[in-house]
Amino acid sequence: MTHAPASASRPLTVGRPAAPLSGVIRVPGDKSISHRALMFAALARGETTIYHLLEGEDVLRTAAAMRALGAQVEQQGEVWVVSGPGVGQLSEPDDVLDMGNSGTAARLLSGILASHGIASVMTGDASLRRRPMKRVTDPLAATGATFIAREGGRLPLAIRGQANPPALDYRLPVASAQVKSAVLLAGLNATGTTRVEEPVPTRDHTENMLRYFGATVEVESTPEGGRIIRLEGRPDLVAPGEGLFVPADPSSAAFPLVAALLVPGSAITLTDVGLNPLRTGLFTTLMEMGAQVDVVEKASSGGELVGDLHVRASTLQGVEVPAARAPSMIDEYPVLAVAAAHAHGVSRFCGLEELRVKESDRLSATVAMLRENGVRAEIEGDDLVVYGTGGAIPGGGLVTTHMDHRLAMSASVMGLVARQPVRIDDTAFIDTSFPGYLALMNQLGAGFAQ
Ligand SMILES: O=C(O)C1=C[C@@H](OP(=O)(O)O)[C@@H](O)[C@H](O)C1
Ligand SMILES: C=C(OP(=O)(O)O)C(=O)O
Repeated sequence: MTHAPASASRPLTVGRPAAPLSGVIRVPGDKSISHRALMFAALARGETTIYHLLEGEDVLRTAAAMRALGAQVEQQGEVWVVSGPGVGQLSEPDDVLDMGNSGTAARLLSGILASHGIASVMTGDASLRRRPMKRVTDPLAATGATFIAREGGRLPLAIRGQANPPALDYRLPVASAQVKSAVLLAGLNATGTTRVEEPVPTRDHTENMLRYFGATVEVESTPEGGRIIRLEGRPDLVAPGEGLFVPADPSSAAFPLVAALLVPGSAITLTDVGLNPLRTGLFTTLMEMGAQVDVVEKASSGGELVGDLHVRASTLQGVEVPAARAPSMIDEYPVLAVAAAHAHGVSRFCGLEELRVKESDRLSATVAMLRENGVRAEIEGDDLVVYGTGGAIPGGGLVTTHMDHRLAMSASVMGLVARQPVRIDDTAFIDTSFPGYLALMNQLGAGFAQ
């Protein structure tokens, strides 16, 4: 793979829609689950059929990487079919693995590459090359794998993996599902039990899906409110006969959800949304703010709860969100900040230090997005404070998105309710997680120029 040139920027100006939002949509498949589906299917015996895989750029990078490591990954009409080569059997890639904009792809793959006796080099786009990798290379180095990274542990990163890694015992210093997953993935090729302790529970898609493929994963809650995860090494991972269904991504659903809450008179339904309780912090928070959202749970699939959300425009009040809730809504703060800017009263979101190391420094970029559009917002320590305008966001500003899809989509939601149109410097990165966003929102009546 060669390093892809940065895509041409796509600016957008968003104003109020002509009518309330209405309709029924299914947002694309969950990004976290899609990455894992491709990786785990490549490490399993047999052929896995994946339904509703997210075909966003981040996930396509994982697909390309798994192919470069010897897996067969094919798109067959609506489904994706993946087979082999199995744990311990990956082949050395003959070129650099380019993970594009995706932190999840780079971090999780590090765990796989470190636990195979192969040499590899990973890189990414300008955003990903700024993001910290030591959080995964530090624990993985204890397997005997060696890493050479740029200053500060940044990509590009060269890895000499360990063919027979020992099982790790690691306590996460940060609440990160990516770090947890990297350690667990290295544990797949280890003899013995890998143990990971997390101070605060983070999304558990890795644990759920590994079980679905046949691994033994035990989870214990700690008295301090954290979790201990134990994975038995060298499991016989088997492609699930019934295939793997990827729920609609709750982090993507967040944008039409907030848009429908804010645009007066709106009523929409979002179908098949993933309702894993470690992902639904935004829904809880919006309901505390007064959002009218009816959640209708359906059957779970692949160990993940799924349901439909019926959303009606609502008058929202400011809220305080505790730090302990942050992992369950870590990617949703920029759009929550837009909801808080529209709400009545002040909101405080606590403990957001992790937002500084996302695709952009999302804490500063979110504040800049709000201030540029006439909304008062402050960073106090690691907290974000937003002063609600009571339905009167002035707008009229230019939002700089810093290669960050979530900022672009959040700014577009703000444009739908601001008094003056909101300009967005670049919407191209939306394709990393939500391809077809503008068109799908237009099905609801957003009226975005395309
Ligand atoms: O494991 C995952 O799939 C993810 C974990 C989160 O990152 P951290 O692990 O850095 O919190 C989240 O922000 C990211 O979008 C997806
Ligand atoms: C942080 C995100 O993703 P990643 O870490 O995979 O780049 C995100 O999608 O908001």
